[in-house]
Amino acid sequence: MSIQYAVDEPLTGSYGVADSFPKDFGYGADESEMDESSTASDSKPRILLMGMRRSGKSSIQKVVFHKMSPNETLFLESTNKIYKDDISNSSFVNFQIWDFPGQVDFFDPTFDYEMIFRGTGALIYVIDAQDDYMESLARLHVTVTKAYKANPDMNFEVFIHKVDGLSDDHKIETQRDIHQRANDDLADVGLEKLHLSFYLTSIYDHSIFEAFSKVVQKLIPQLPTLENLLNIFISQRLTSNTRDRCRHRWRVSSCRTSPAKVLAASKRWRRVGAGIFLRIVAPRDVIGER
Ligand SMILES: Nc1nc2c(ncn2[C@@H]2O[C@H](COP(=O)(O)OP(=O)(O)OP(=O)(O)O)[C@@H](O)[C@H]2O)c(=O)[nH]1
Repeated sequence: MSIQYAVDEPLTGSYGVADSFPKDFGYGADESEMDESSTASDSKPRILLMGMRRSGKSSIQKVVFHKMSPNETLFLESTNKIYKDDISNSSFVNFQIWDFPGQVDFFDPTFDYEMIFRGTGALIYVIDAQDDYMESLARLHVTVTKAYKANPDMNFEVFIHKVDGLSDDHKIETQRDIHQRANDDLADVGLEKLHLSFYLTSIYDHSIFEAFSKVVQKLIPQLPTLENLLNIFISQRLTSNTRDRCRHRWRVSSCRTSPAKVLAASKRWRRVGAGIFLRIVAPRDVIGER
């Protein structure tokens, strides 16, 4: 069965899909059928959300990017088509999330997974940690091996999800077990160099935001330059602020006290100022370990 553009979808670029995806799935095969915005959207870094049914994929997307409250996700219906969502927070943070329906059939000849994986920056595979995860691990293995063959440059991210229901010990044990099994499966087929990153996540706390932020950061090529500029900016502002405060303090002190006290005060201010700078602002890689 082939798919159609879902013309009545509220979000741009959402595709209606029943069981499968055609080979020319939205990738400019026929430019006359695509408008400019969809071409621009397709050139953005793409993040795929995959995993078993009810693992929590749509909830993650809705809570992180659409301000849905975690409790509202209880009423989400199962996704039966690819849901394509444009995220544009700034000129640096632009990407697309493709939320997949639970089980994708890689053996369906009409599903052109190679084409999809080739244009993908990161694949997030969601595992429900509150459920028996053996089948999900088997699906993870099939998914990442196929994706890696199509595009070895993509990042593979595994969200061990719904950990809000687990004790701290159980969380650590679950992560260790999943990590071990997933990597053993890859080693068995000679794919040791396929790197999986693991995150413990829940929509009920900040963990899902932190994990997603790390995934997105890896896709921003300008990030190191931006960080560098911010560090320079912060350090320059702080040193000039500190200098102004010191000058002010020295002036006030000198009105009232002896030169020796002025000298002591200035040293103290310099110490305090430098302390603030070293403790709070300067990152370790700029100032080195102390
Ligand atoms: N306890 C808990 N429940 C969650 C969490 N994330 C999602 N859920 C619940 O999991 C159920 C399934 O969530 P969905 O987001 O619909 O799952 P899905 O993977 O998109 O499901 P399909 O569309 O069928 O593939 C919902 O009842 C959510 O409330 C979580 O972090 N913790």
